[in-house]
Amino acid sequence: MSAAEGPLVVGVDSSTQSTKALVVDASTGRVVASGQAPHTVSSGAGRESDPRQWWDALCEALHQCGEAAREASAVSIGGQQHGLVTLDAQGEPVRPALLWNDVRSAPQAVRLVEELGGAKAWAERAGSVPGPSFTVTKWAWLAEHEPEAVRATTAVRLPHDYLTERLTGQGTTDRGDASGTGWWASATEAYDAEVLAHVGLDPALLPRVVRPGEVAGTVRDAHELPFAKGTLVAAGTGDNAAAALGLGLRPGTPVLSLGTSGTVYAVSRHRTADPTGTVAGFADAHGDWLPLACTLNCTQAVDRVAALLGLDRESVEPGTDVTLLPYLDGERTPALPHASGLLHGLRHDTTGGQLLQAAYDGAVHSLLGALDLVLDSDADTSVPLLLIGGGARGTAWQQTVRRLSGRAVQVPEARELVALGAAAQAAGLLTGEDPAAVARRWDTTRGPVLEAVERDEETLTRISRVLSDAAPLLESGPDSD
Ligand SMILES: Nc1ncnc2c1ncn2[C@@H]1O[C@H](COP(=O)(O)OP(=O)(O)O)[C@@H](O)[C@H]1O
Ligand SMILES: O=C(CO)[C@@H](O)[C@H](O)COP(=O)(O)O
Repeated sequence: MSAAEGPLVVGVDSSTQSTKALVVDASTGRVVASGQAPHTVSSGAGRESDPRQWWDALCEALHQCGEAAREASAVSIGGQQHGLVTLDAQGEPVRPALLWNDVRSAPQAVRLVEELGGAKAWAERAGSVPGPSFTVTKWAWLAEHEPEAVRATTAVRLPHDYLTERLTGQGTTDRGDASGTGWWASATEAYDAEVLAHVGLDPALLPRVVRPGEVAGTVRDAHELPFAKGTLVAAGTGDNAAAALGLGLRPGTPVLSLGTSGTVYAVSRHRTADPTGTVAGFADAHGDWLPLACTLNCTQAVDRVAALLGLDRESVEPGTDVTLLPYLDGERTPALPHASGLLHGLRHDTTGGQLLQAAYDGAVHSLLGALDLVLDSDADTSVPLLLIGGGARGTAWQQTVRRLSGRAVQVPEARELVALGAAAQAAGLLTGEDPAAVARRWDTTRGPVLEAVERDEETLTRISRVLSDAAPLLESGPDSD
């Protein structure tokens, strides 16, 4: 029916805005069927989603895949990182999940860093200095603001763990997603008993960390999905680690992902520990490391500016001295959780299109500032930057990254690299191959290369200067006295 050459596998990307599911031919990498269903995220002070809607969206996305999904021999779930999912004794969410872009735990993050030896000590033990995105700070926030929710919690999960557990009935996670919690020590590759004790979280509430290449479980009976009982379920991982697998990434090739979050990362053979907190020293899903910097304001912030101006997202115009720092949700890179958007340099002759271009420039500036930090020092700068995520389809995004990076930019034709990476992980279970090698065999990076142009240093310098001059405004935020 699917005319596939090999067995079929399913890869899922349960990210911030939606769930995407792909049914993939494990032999060729051909996408046989796909589906997508949206999520809702709360607005206002926090950012929360009900985990049950991720399951409903998964069912809907798989339903759209039709009969092909029924033939799958293995499945894997990639998911948005860091989110705190709290479950009760019946496995039901105690409350909505606190998401990666919820900055309410900024005070708890500052306190945790101070209380456990400072930024350098944290970077050395956990690989990262935990900011408000990290799960440990969210747990500390919950303990302080909703102690009754903490008391009702009998299991703590990440978004991809929650979905995997609903498939298998077993609480599992993987090293990639565990490394974004703050309670998994990259130094020992195990849960950190001291951090857990400090925040009052019983390790028995945490999932088992499945090793790369190990099976997480099999699909259990009695669920609404098309899979047969006994279908293999891979460990899954966080969305950025899944995309790294999906690209078959090797050290030295940087990736810039333009989605709800903006991320810049590379694979490294070495464990990283950045005491400034700019780079998170994540583990990847493969046994290596994934140094990564992340912004809270990317495609949605720029789309919001376009909507405010009444413009299409591609209606940019060049030639502006306007600076727009699009920190509508506060910001993580740079670490300004209380910041709001800031506009500087507006003139009578500034056009709407120039303002929109300034929003793109502001969003990309933050990511490129971390590009050299995520690469090993001997990385070859002539290697094209891989541009992925929903924004990578936009010409304005492509040209802004090209101009501000001064690097060649490659845009893979494959749309859903997170779901493809999950599919490659599932295929690896069937064939015994390394999932990154599976993705390379599938030629997932194939796509046009935009040649390098001279880097627009003037714009980068201007944005950095405004950022530095506006520091007091950005640090305190609009709501302070
Ligand atoms: N053709 C396009 N051009 C530019 N941006 C796009 C295009 N299509 C989608 N997007 C952007 O992609 C974003 C979604 O990206 P995606 O990577 O799917 O997000 P996430 O994984 O965080 O849910 C949307 O916010 C939208 O702004
Ligand atoms: O917090 C991070 C990375 O540390 C984010 O990258 C989340 O993993 C959300 O991803 P998207 O939904 O934007 O893909």
